[in-house]
Amino acid sequence: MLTVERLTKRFAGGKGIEDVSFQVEKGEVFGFLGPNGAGKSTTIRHILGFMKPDAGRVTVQGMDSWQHQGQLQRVLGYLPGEIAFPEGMNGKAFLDFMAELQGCGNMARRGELIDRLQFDARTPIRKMSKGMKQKVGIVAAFMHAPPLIILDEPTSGLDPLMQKVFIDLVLEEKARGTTFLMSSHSFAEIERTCDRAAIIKQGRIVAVKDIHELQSMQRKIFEVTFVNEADAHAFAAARGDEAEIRKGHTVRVAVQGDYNAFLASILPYPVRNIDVFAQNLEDIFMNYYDQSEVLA
Ligand SMILES: Nc1ncnc2c1ncn2[C@@H]1O[C@H](COP(=O)(O)OP(=O)(O)OP(=O)(O)O)[C@@H](O)[C@H]1O
Repeated sequence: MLTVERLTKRFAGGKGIEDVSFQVEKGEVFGFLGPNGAGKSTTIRHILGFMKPDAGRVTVQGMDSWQHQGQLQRVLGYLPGEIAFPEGMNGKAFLDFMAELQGCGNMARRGELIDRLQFDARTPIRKMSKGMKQKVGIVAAFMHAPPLIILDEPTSGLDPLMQKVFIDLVLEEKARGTTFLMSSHSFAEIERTCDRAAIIKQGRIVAVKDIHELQSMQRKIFEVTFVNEADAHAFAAARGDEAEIRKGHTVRVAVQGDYNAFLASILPYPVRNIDVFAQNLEDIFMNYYDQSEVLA
């Protein structure tokens, strides 16, 4: 659906993006993560056909983004981080303007989205809060039911309730086969919606990871409280270095992946309680942020 191939853009002072490559398959929600200034927006501008690459190319449904910029607007939905609205419009006028660009007049779909996001489209944009403007942007990106939607920091400005409405909307569209590229700083948002994510740093992709694989890399900390203190000691000794006795009866064990072996190792002893703590997925991502070498 979307192919970014060795995309390079060099700005003055050594800034820009270098050799950025990734592919997003149809129906996939692909996360795009990276610290400020890493090159997310520059990559997105190339995908939208707003910028001419120095080298490499982007294709959307086989169409070169730079060469077919006009046609792209019909197959793409785009929600920018900060929307620059034309002067003096209300929400409805802006959506009419966008519908014309998109070559689509699906009013039913538009109305449905407005109802769902709960805002009054007749409000002048200059009077709208950041969150309300964000909602207008979401309707504009989704209303023509494009096969590919690019979201730049989509939930910034939305309250937690609306963030949930938005995430549900993304998941529903994904179920219908819509493809998404979503830049975000919210790991929770990425974890809930994405299949894979690329991490970009200083203009280069440092990792492309399957979210489910990352979840399986997550270490779980089990705190097992045994009925008998002697059993706690025997269990800890059998688990070796990964186990630590917390209090007399309680043992803390870090487990990654092999839950069956872990469960089998507790089975011989009477257990009073088990607590589980998951390592934050964000911590796993942060390891990649901190690495300077290119991994993939
Ligand atoms: N038109 C331009 N001219 C010169 N330098 C630019 C231009 N656009 C971006 N840059 C520089 O290229 C680098 C990448 O910027 P970009 O906006 O793509 O980062 P980003 O990952 O989107 O950051 P943020 O999360 O802050 O939005 C930055 O150092 C930025 O200053």
